Amino acid sequence: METLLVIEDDLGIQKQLKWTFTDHEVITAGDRESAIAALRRYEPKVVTLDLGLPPDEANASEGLAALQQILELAPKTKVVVITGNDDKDNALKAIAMGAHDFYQKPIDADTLDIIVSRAFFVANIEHENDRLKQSSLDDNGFIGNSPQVQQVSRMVDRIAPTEITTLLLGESGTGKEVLARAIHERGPRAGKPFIAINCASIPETLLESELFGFERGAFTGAHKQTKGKIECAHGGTLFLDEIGDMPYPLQAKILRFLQEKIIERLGGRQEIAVDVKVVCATHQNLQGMVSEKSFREDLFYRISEVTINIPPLRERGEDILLLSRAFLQSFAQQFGRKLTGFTEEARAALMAHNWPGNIRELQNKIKSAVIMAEGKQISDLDLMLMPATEESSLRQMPLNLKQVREAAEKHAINRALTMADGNMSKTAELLGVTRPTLYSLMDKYGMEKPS
Ligand SMILES: Nc1ncnc2c1ncn2[C@@H]1O[C@H](COP(=O)(O)OP(=O)(O)OP(=O)(O)O)[C@@H](O)[C@H]1O
Repeated sequence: METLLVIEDDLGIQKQLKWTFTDHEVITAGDRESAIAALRRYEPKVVTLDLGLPPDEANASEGLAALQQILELAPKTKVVVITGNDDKDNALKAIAMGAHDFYQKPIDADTLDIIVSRAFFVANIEHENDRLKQSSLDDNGFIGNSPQVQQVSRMVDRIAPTEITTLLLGESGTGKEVLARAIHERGPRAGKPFIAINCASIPETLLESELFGFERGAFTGAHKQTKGKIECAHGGTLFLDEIGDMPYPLQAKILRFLQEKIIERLGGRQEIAVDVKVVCATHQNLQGMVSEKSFREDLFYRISEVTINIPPLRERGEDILLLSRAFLQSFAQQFGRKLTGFTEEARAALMAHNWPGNIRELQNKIKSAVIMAEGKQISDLDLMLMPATEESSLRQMPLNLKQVREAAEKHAINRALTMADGNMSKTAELLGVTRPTLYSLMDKYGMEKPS
């Protein structure tokens, strides 16, 4: 039973109201002081407040003061103000101060019951909304309510305060970097540097100097002493993304850094002590690579003190719509579009899609849909997802997987180019690939590049 606080100095009306609200636990208070004490003690979601309280029963000053105090102490409380039958001015004043509703005497039990029930309804919806917001979106912009992701989030909470080295495993675009950042932000190193480096995107020859830095003259072009990413992360966290792409010879050096917390810059002789927490990630099967001897076993054990498996988006059920709504909101704001949500067909299409590119793919799809949508809601057509059930389009498609992939890639590149007005950086961003990857894909398919 929910608690209703009735603030009323007339004992007869107090009794009447107790009889009226039989569905609630009614607490009564006859003046401001006892009302505030009851508010603190019972934290009611809804309060009825007679504005004519002692010592100023004939006026509303004491009642309005009580209202102000209630809203200061518990701003979410729904206060239904009860006034004399010709006291509309004070009723409106109370609404302007933040009261939820007002009711003019004489009291009609049924009407007041409806008003109070409605106030509880609104209070409960707001409460639920706050709860969802809190559980689905934390300070790091990490969205997810599905049990799988909540479990991952709990693991992050446990890892964050420790110095343990974590390995994040998950398909591309599942949010490995977002989680690495959460491990950093939720721990004592928050506020210190978070440095991410993608071992796959840096040529083998440059990776070592990127990570360890170099002394002046260490190699041709080394004009001045330069700190590497590891040193830059001192005091904070280093995120080694795609650790599976770390060249074998460099793996020994990384192992030494992890074990001894000491590095040497290229061309340098001085040992530099570094205090860095390390998070690694990969979409590759590291254990398989260890068996094939392309990844050092000792390094594998060193980086996987704790392993977190991040589920692919297609297994995250309700999160697909949760993330879609969040991306819709942020892109609509970014592009100044007034969109209210998704049509039912669009929601069904989002749920039915397989999301091979995971959250990054979802983000890109929603972004282009926000730009393209003509109606107030995003439709399934705006999303341009291939409907799984549409046989006709399936029949027209080649069956050879390589051809299917190439046709889909070409189609996506063309669409992104159009959306980005031929700007290659923007096109690459829309497609979720790097510029060099975009160039090489376009070369592969003999596509003309915009001048
Ligand atoms: N839980 C989440 N809530 C909100 N946005 C997310 C979440 N997870 C990922 N994203 C967004 O999805 C995109 C991809 O995430 P991220 O770069 O972390 O994935 P990744 O697994 O590291 O990808 P890759 O392996 O390709 O580097 C980013 O734009 C990120 O902001």
